[in-house]
Amino acid sequence: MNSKPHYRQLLLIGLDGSGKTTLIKHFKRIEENSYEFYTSTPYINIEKVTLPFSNLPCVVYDLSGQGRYREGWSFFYPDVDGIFFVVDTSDRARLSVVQEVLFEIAKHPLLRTRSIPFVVLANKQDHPDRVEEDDIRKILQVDLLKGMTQMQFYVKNTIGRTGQGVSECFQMFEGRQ
Ligand SMILES: Nc1nc2c(ncn2[C@@H]2O[C@H](COP(=O)(O)OP(=O)(O)OP(=O)(O)O)[C@@H](O)[C@H]2O)c(=O)[nH]1
Ligand SMILES: [Mg+2]
Repeated sequence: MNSKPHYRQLLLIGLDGSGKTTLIKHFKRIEENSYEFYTSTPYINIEKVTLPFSNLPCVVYDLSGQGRYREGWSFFYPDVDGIFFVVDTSDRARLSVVQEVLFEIAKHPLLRTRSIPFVVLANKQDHPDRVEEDDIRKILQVDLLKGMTQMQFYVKNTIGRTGQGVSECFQMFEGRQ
């Protein structure tokens, strides 16, 4: 008997303009037309991909990061198998907003007790104004965040325009770090 494939679920979030939709282009797609079974809107972009290390199918929810849509992120929290949180490391003015948003996520009742991987993608590392990974960890208070949640926190440098670092993020997601 044919059973439906079990899809892993990955949530791709972060402030608007951080590079989520750019990064997802470097995830390995299962089919050219990922929209067969799902509806995408400008606020939710859904792609079916293959996980690079385990070859398992995965649905990625790429959610808009604009302020008025952020509350909608929590709808996905109970079922996701991991979260990629994208940070624009060249947007220095908004790193304090990122930090606040990360704290809200870490203490969110639907996530606090979930032991899933949470990968911070320190994106736009090609940008001349980028903040380096060590400073990102300090500004975002990653050590404090780690103590607030059962999620496994990681920080990984990425470049959305080239896909650099994406593979390492999937290593974290697939528990192969
Ligand atoms: N220099 C540089 N630019 C990037 C990088 N990643 C994304 N960008 C640019 O950042 C801008 C915003 O990228 P998007 O992928 O649309 O951002 P998003 O996170 O999907 O934004 P929302 O959908 O509004 O939440 C685009 O102009 C991208 O080309 C990167 O690694 N380096
Ligand atoms: Mg987008």
